[in-house]
Amino acid sequence: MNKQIILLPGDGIGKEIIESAKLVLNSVASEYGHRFTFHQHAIGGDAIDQYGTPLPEDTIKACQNADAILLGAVGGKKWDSLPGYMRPEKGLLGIRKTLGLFANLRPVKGFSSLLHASPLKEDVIKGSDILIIRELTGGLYFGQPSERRENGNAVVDTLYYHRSEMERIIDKAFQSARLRNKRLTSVDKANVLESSRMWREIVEEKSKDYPDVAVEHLLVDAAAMKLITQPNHFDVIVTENLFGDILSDEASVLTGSLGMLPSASIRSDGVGLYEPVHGSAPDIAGKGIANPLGMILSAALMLRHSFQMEEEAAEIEEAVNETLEQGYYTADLHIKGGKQIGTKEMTEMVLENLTTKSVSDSICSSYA
Ligand SMILES: NC(=O)c1ccc[n+]([C@@H]2O[C@H](COP(=O)([O-])OP(=O)(O)OC[C@H]3O[C@@H](n4cnc5c(N)ncnc54)[C@H](O)[C@@H]3O)[C@@H](O)[C@H]2O)c1
Ligand SMILES: CC(C)[C@H](C(=O)O)[C@@H](O)C(=O)O
Ligand SMILES: [Mg+2]
Repeated sequence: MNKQIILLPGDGIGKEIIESAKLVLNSVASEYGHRFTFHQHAIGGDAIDQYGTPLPEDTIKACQNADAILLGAVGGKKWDSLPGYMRPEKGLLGIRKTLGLFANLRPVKGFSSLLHASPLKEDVIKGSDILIIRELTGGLYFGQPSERRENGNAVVDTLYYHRSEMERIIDKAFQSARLRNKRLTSVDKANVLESSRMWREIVEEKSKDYPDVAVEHLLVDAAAMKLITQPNHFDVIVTENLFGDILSDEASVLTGSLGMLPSASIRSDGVGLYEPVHGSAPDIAGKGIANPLGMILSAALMLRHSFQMEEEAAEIEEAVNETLEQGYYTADLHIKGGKQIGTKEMTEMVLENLTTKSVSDSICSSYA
């Protein structure tokens, strides 16, 4: 299969880990006879520096014409004092909104060799396998007005959702639950927010269309607690944009590190943007120690969700598993009796564990 893939490295460690995904995809392509063509474009702080805007027209056009998009991360201190509309994060929010990528899938499934890498007790997290489905193009992130008032002494952010925006993400969650263990937890703040009460009503309405799926409602504060005290309670979690952002970083603790979590941001026709859940990690950027596995696992999600290449996706996931089983880990993790390695070496080990070794030889030049 021929596929056009846009690479948006962005900022900080985004630039370091995107190369890992590209190498892994090239390896899979040569094994299965696919042709992946990569086109790199600017986003975030990188785009501000080059073009004076976090989301250049050229980047939008390229993404609109692509089969799928891989993104590293955006943001960093250098751009933190810019006005809101000019921040690197606006580039990411803009591409999600422009492409209509309303469904953000954040699978949280720990690898068994990392059970003791989590600060949580092994017997609490063992067996946990959660899919967080986060609404991605609405809510507080996009509502207008969002501005300072009264000479800067007051502020307003707007939480707006249209019923149709809630319906489509809730439908997606029921459909996903059907393909898994048929349990759906809807997370909201219905004891306080009108938007949550409408969300809850829609979940109740939709549940009639999916009688085989068991539904429960949890308030977000209790959900945050239960996620780390009883993670095995959950199968699929569906929630609005901001709650989903917060809960997914929290859930990453189950896997040992935020650096492990991949994500898929998709719309109904399968077009998608794939990125790790973490950010640009300015504290470790440029040191060559970033964990590339969340990025590599995001590439696997791309194969699965946008290209229907399940076997290839599973092979990448297995190569990651084997690498961890062999005891290799990056600085954000720890495996007893294992060996700490950097981004480049971790990528090399994953490549070696993929059945084909065809691109391993070229890794040094690719990183040069
Ligand atoms: N999708 C994105 O592009 C995205 C997501 C989150 C944050 N951000 C941006 O990133 C910048 C930094 O934000 P932050 O520090 O709050 O969050 P962060 O996710 O960048 O980092 C949080 C902590 O996790 C560590 N970490 C994250 N990813 C890692 C990896 N792959 N390997 C090893 N350690 C890793 C970091 O070193 C840091 O200690 C901000 O500008 C923020 O807006 C971007
Ligand atoms: C960088 C930021 C805008 C983004 C978000 O809040 O959606 C990030 O935290 C994420 O989780 O993808
Ligand atoms: Mg986040």
